[in-house]
Amino acid sequence: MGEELKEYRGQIDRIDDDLLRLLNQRAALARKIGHVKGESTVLRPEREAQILQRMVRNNPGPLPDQSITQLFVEIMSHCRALETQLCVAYLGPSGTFSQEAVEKRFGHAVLGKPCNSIDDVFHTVESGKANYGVVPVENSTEGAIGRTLDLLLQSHLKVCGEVMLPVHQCLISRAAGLSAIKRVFSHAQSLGQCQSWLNTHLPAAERIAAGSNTQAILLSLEKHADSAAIAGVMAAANYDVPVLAENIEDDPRNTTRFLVIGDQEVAPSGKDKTSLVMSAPNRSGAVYDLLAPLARHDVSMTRLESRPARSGIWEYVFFLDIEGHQLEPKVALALDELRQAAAFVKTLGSYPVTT
Ligand SMILES: C=C(O[C@@H]1C=C(C(=O)O)C=C[C@H]1O)C(=O)O
Repeated sequence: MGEELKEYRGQIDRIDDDLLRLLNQRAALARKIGHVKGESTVLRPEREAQILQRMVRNNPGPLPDQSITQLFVEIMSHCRALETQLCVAYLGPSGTFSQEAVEKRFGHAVLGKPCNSIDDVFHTVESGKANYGVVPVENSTEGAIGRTLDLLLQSHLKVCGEVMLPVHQCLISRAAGLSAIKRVFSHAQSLGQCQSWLNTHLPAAERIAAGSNTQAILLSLEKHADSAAIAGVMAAANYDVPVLAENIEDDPRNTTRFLVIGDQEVAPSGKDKTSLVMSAPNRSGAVYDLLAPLARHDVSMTRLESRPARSGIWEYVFFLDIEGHQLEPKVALALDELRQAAAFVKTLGSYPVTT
């Protein structure tokens, strides 16, 4: 037993020496690429997506694909940081799911900049105080985040990527137990994701919406004997508040999709999506006319969301996600025809698909 352990540990040490050498070789190359790229943009989402796809495709195991992805996200994060440290704005404070989304996409070698609101994330990136921003755009239980859609319509920023984050909620409190809890604080989205659980386990508790789940924790701690908050485990750990119930979201597949926004048009990766927003003229069959070019050119639509246009009552704009990059011929043709049929079309960006 002792000898066998020693032998395996010796093998691991030799592999770690190789990994150390290879990681530094990789980092040195990334730095050289940084010099070749010069002033141009450091982050190349299409290249990073291709690397991740290739590593997952070639992964022989036993490490699961998800672990390989996480490891390579971190490796690229640290290599990129040798070129330049990126600043990424997100809906704060720290401990929110938005921060988790930043880490999932950019790794840990970036500077996270917590902002007070989704508006603030857009302003921070628009004014150049951060290179990118990460904003929630839809949740699988609660639907679209309207404010993000409205701001995408107004902003000159482009969508440069998406992040899918499984969201698990916890009830956290310093109260003695569930029966002591009279009020539950959380962000309206999180309260919405846990409605059935709350109806069953805390039917009499008042539900109070807070600016963020982290703010909800702080509010709940002011009256800790009879208050609770709904938040993620990361936030609970940050504030050292006991978790009374885990995975209280009504749908265990509960996932929030975030968008990466920035002042950059992303090149094709081979597996991309394009987001756009458009409005239809106010006549019968207009929406059908908008969708026909997509069908004609065999472009699949993965999402269609309507939003009040704010230009007149009962007028709408439509947010679409379609498969493919806007530079791919069939997508470009469909978009050209769409521009002729629609009263207004704005391409929000093409970016690599993630799962
Ligand atoms: C090294 C580069 O810069 C960045 C770092 C990458 C990496 O570590 O592999 C990949 C793409 C870029 O985001 C590059 O452009 O190839």
